[in-house]
Amino acid sequence: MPSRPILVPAPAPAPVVSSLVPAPLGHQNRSTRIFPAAAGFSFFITLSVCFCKFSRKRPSPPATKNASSSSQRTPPREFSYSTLRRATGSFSPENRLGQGGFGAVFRGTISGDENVAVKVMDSGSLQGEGEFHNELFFAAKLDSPHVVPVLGFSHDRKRRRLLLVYKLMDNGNLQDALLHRRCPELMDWNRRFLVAINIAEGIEHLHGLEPPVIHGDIKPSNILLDSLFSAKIADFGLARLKPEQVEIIVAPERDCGGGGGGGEELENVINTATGYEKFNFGLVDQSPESVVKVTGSPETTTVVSVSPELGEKTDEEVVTRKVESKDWWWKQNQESDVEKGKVKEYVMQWIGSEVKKERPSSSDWIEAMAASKKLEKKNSKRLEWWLSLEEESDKKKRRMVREWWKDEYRKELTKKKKKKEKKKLESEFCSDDGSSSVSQWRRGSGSIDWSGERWSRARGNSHDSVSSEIAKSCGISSTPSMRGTVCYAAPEYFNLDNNVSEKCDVYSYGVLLLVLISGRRPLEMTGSASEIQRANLMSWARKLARRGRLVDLVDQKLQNVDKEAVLCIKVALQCLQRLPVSRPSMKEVLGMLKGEVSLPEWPTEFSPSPPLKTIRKHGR
Ligand SMILES: Nc1ncnc2c1ncn2[C@@H]1O[C@H](COP(=O)(O)OP(=O)(O)OP(=O)(O)O)[C@@H](O)[C@H]1O
Repeated sequence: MPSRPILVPAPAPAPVVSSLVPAPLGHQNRSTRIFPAAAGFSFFITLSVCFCKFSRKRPSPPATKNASSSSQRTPPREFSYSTLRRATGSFSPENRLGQGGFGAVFRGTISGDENVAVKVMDSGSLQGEGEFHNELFFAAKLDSPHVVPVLGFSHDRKRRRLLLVYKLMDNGNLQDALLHRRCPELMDWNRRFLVAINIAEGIEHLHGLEPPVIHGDIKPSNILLDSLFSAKIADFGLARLKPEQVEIIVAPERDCGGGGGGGEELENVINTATGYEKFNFGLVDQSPESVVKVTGSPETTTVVSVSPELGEKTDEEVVTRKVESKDWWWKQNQESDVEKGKVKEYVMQWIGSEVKKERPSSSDWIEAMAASKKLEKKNSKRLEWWLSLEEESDKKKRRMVREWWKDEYRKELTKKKKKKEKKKLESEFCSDDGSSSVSQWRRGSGSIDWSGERWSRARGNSHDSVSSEIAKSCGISSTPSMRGTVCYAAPEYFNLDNNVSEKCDVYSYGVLLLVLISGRRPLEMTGSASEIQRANLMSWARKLARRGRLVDLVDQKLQNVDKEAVLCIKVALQCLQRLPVSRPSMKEVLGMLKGEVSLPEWPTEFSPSPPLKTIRKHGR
């Protein structure tokens, strides 16, 4: 029986489907039956194709502009401890790349061909743990070609050692490449200028995130150079998300309280270092209690709790909980409520400990002090006894004692002289140019670098063996227990109020820019009288600006220098303005460097000083 065509009004198909699947003529009855299925199938195929195309073509994930959302970069993965031990040849000294405040960094190779840098941190210090967690927290959030990628993390069985794995940067850190190894590549102005641009782009990226990320420790030793000398920002141990309300004001005349001599002394030291005459300081250090294992959820972070009693940590105690990242940061900021006195004490302690480190050996120092006190006591007793001897009857005895004493005294003098010579030798050994050490600096003939690299020598970091192609760091971190680095840290960074904003990074970038252009450390004294005015790079730049001789600051070893160099110094001086509000934003800085934004009005402090009126005394 011939089938009667049943004319069922076809459902209105989606235009895309009808155009893709035309119904064959003469099979209308069948086609009407199979049409919904075919349409659904085609619709599905079309959607999948579109989705694939879109997901492949999308240029940059919106997440990169959002510090609170997960990034497209592969999140840091956990490595087994044994993998990293094998990769670094059991953390052999030959593979040591450098020394940070919390441990050494080793080069290694994983999966046969992937070159990595492994930072080994001793979990003994809360501060170190905090930095470890911070690094991981930000590693999962940041995705920029100007930020050193963190590949993963690990720990040993007892969790005494925390490890961070980074992509290896073949040319080491900028401090080392520019000031120690004096890499020929960096003696070309164009390359140096590109480094300046790379760093500015990196910071601008951080500040452009929502909420903005403040690096907090921009300095040459935290800038790493890849095989092409492209610069990347490293070390997010002190980084933070910008607190919601930051007042960018500096109260220059505010009394720091306490007013003790020690405080003033310290203030003077810091003032010398920054080139400012007065500013407040304080200290807030972050010691986050917990964190790590960042998971992808936008507003929350899964953390592994880390108790201060580190020894008691076991796998079972690992508790995962969700905290709002902001809360965590807020918690850190609470520490800024530390009493002023305590803060001063802390800073004093810190400065003191740094100075002690610079001495040949702190134990020597303490022993010497104790010994001299003992000797003094002994001598005064001797003197008492000697004076008690009868003038006439004990004449012979007295003479004998005097002779013996003379002898003792002579011996002591020789001993002292030898010790002094030893100290001198040691300090010369410590410096790379034979002119370092705080004690020498105090006497006016040494050089000190508050950026911290000098401290490393005292800790024996100069024994780094040099690998043929990979740069070795001579520097050690500067400020393990302090926020920021003296000389690079903005004045308000030391304030008790939590006035930390992006402008702190802008300030540090200004110092870094001057270092980059001049090829000098921010604070450098070589002893000669002519050098004194150049000792403080920032003050010197300001002076040169007033004299209209900025070109004098440009590194004389630089080749192919053009007028961009002077422009860079001008930009640096804009960044170095004392009031954070007066400093440009990082976006503006980048615009100025690229010539897309004109320089703002020259700060009055840099305008040439009016000619002095000379009053002639006319003789009568
Ligand atoms: N990814 C890397 N590639 C190559 N070298 C590296 C890498 N990471 C670190 N280094 C080297 O190891 C040195 C020490 O690094 P680390 O981050 O521990 O210390 P720091 O930044 O100098 O100090 P701190 O962490 O206290 O600020 C660096 O200066 C650098 O020379």
